[in-house]
Amino acid sequence: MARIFIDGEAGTTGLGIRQRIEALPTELGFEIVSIDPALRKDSEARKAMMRQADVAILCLPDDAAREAVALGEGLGIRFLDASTAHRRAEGWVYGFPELDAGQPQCVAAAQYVANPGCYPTGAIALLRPLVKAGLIPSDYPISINAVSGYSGAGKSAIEAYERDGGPAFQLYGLGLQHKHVPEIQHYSGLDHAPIFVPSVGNFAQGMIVSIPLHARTLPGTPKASDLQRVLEEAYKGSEFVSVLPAESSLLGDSLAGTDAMELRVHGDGEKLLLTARLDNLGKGASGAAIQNLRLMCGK
Ligand SMILES: NC(=O)C1=CN([C@@H]2O[C@H](COP(=O)(O)OP(=O)(O)OC[C@H]3O[C@@H](n4cnc5c(N)ncnc54)[C@H](OP(=O)(O)O)[C@@H]3O)[C@@H](O)[C@H]2O)C=CC1
Ligand SMILES: CC(=O)N[C@@H](CCC(=O)OP(=O)(O)O)C(=O)O
Repeated sequence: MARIFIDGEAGTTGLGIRQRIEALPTELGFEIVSIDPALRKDSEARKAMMRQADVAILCLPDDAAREAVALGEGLGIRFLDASTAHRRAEGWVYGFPELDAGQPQCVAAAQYVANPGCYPTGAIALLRPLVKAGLIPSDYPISINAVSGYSGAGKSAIEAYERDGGPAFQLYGLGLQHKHVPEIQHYSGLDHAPIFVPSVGNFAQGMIVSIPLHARTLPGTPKASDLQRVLEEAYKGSEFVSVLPAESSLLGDSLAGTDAMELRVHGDGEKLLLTARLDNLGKGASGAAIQNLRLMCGK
């Protein structure tokens, strides 16, 4: 039996994790231990829950996630943090099991696992294998455009969007310092920070990350098929990530409600475009958390 405390269970990511754990076969042996909702921000009550649990999954703002880890110190509890707080922190394993062949084992053995960000999941999945294979030089000036459903902004933004309506489409983060940039740079193996331009659209769940490349600026002027082959090899046999043929258009929300991610290489010879499509709340958050939790608990 693995006892799971979801700190932030009432939030968007927390609820998605709870629903996914409840949908798992009971013989896997996961049990959720829930805090009294009236005490959900009470440090002593949260610590008491941690004493009862094997794994705490943190679905909290960054500062509250740091506080939760401090509360659990000395209790021997394992942490899976969905926030941005520990993705580059020492002693934490990055919970993208597809990162490298040995990553599932690293996640399985870790006390502290950081769930990846939604946008970084798409960007790193596309870039890392291509940088590793030398098709994209590590010092290449990468630009990333991305669109997310509004659920990416959390519970209060979802309530406001659904009550008052929201913009059809909005670029944001135009200071180009989005919190995901360091994570994308580091795990993609890039020497320099990419330009990352996020946007939000008037749909609840879904995400497309796209990265344009000029073939003539890459070593050996590769074709779309060369990049496609490297990605196919990297994700061969993957349960959640598939590498698919190019399309002439992509809808942002077609993977909503799933834990899948689709990668594609579009191109006409000189102009190339890498795309990743996923559900920001699926492979971008709660789905990835379940994948990591099952590895951590050997289930
Ligand atoms: N939404 C997304 O697409 C993704 C989100 N994440 C990350 O997951 C984390 C949670 O995000 P999300 O679920 O969207 O956010 P929400 O705002 O939907 O949920 C956060 C929850 O945390 C609770 N909370 C806030 N402060 C504390 C505290 N001090 N102690 C206990 N509980 C607290 C909130 O309580 P209250 O109900 O009072 O507001 C709320 O229920 C964030 O760090 C986010 O970056 C990761 C990947 C994708
Ligand atoms: C649409 C929207 O606002 N998206 C959020 C990203 C989601 C998130 O909170 O980031 P993590 O995936 O790291 O948790 C943002 O840009 O801040």
